[in-house]
Amino acid sequence: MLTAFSGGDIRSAEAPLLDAGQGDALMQRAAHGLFGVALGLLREAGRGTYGATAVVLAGSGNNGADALYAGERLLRRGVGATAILTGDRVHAAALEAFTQAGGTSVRLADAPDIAALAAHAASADVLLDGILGTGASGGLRGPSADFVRAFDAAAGPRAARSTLVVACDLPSGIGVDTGRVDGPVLAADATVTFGAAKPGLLIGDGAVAAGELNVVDIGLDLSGFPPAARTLEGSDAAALLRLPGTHDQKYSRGVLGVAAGSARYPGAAALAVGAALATGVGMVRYLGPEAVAALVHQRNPEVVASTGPIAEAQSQAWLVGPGAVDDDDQRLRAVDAMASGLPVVVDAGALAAVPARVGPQVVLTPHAGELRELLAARGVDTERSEIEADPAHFARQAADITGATVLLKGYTSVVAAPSGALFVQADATPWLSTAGSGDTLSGIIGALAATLAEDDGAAGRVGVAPADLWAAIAAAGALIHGRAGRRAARSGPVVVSDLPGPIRAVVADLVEERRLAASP
Ligand SMILES: NC(=O)C1=CN([C@@H]2O[C@H](COP(=O)(O)OP(=O)(O)OC[C@H]3O[C@@H](n4cnc5c(N)ncnc54)[C@H](OP(=O)(O)O)[C@@H]3O)[C@@H](O)[C@H]2O)[C@@H](O)CC1
Ligand SMILES: [K+]
Repeated sequence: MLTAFSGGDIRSAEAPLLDAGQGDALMQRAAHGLFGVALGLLREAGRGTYGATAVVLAGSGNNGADALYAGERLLRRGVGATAILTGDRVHAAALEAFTQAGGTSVRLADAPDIAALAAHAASADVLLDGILGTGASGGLRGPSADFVRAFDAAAGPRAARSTLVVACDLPSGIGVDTGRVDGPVLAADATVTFGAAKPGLLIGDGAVAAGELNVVDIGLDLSGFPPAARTLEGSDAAALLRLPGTHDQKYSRGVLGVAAGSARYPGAAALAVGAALATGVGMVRYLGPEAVAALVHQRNPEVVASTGPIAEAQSQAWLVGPGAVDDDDQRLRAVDAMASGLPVVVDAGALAAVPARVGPQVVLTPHAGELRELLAARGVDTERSEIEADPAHFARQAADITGATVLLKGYTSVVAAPSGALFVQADATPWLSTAGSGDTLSGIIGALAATLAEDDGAAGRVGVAPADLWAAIAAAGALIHGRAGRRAARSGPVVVSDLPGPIRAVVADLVEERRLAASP
């Protein structure tokens, strides 16, 4: 599990070490980690060190100092380096060390032509971004902002540019705790972050700007601080799965009831059911119109179908809403499922039926537009673009107001538990942005919920508080869905109705990972 701590908590964890006079040692560890990643990237790109060039962007704080000390190390390896001092102050000792090692420096404020300086930076092999770290407030401003815009114009987009950009602690311009990007940001190929990840490196636009994330241990003790965000890794999802045992039968493995699809959108039911079966579940019961059931049966004849109400169909968990539009019976089933006290995954058409208060076992899976409507119905008016800019804030707000677990879908999916716990998954591929994708995600989460609903050991296996189990289940669903999408995309554009195959393959890999972890 990757655990992120807020910028404020990281600074608090640093405080006792700074008081003990270890500030310089911390900074040298940070600089060494940054240097190591930059060197590795240069080597990977086949550029070596002698004859290579580096530009260090050094702001007025300690972030700039880290970057200058990393630049000093590059200079000592034979890299030619220039520092651009972006603030009106600079860490004197770090600049002195950089200069002593042969580096030259220029003050951004004194540069007659920012565009020419940016073009120089864009011709370097590697750029270390030490403009801003955890001391950042708001987006980049002033000459730093102008420089980043000019650099982007000169270097081109990240995928096409030749300069490797390595962010020191975080890409300058992202919100440390939110990932929010207001204004220009220096999108990195890699980010080297110190002590622990910060939430902004995992969430939304900040995660996109961070590129490949490297966490460098600088000796901070964060054990007394609450995680600000967590990301499940494969081993966590593997540990969470409930594997069938020799005494299991279809009912004990977990039955998922699905009230999805309608005359208008019959396909959503088939997609959700197919994904649920591929994730592994004892049985799927389908409730809905006969014509939709017939479509479900075409692909999955093992599904038990009925046109009855929730009360007549026993299950361990429910999935309600995919494709369920303008259908009063499906709406009633959604209401009854949420009143049952059982775990319920609530998607699409059923989101409008969420009552004032539910429990964390109710997992809402809106996209940003649906979350906007959900919040508006509760008196919170905002724009879809605002939600996309700060997804964790709004997912948390919805979890807080409703009491539900809220998975906000996006390039990074954010899961907020009503306890305040936050999970962020960045497993998806843009190829998954296609119609029906959300139906398959809800099917996967539904299957996990049904199989884990009566598994008392599940929260312990994945290392979360029992109250946060549903959030961990939703996060694991996002992980499986994202990995399945990536696997599918290897052989061409993702066709959602073909996703059950890759889902099964991803689950098989997780089961194997679990087996290997268990073997001595
Ligand atoms: N503490 C430690 O021992 C260790 C810390 N470490 C490192 O220190 C980093 C934190 O350093 P920090 O606290 O000095 O803050 P940092 O982010 O460098 O600069 C803040 C300055 O930037 C400015 N500024 C602010 N907002 C701005 C904006 N939007 N746009 C433009 N400018 C803006 C503002 O300056 P002003 O404008 O007020 O002159 C402010 O003072 C941390 O990320 C890690 O890298 C590691 O070495 C390990 C040991
Ligand atoms: K930075």
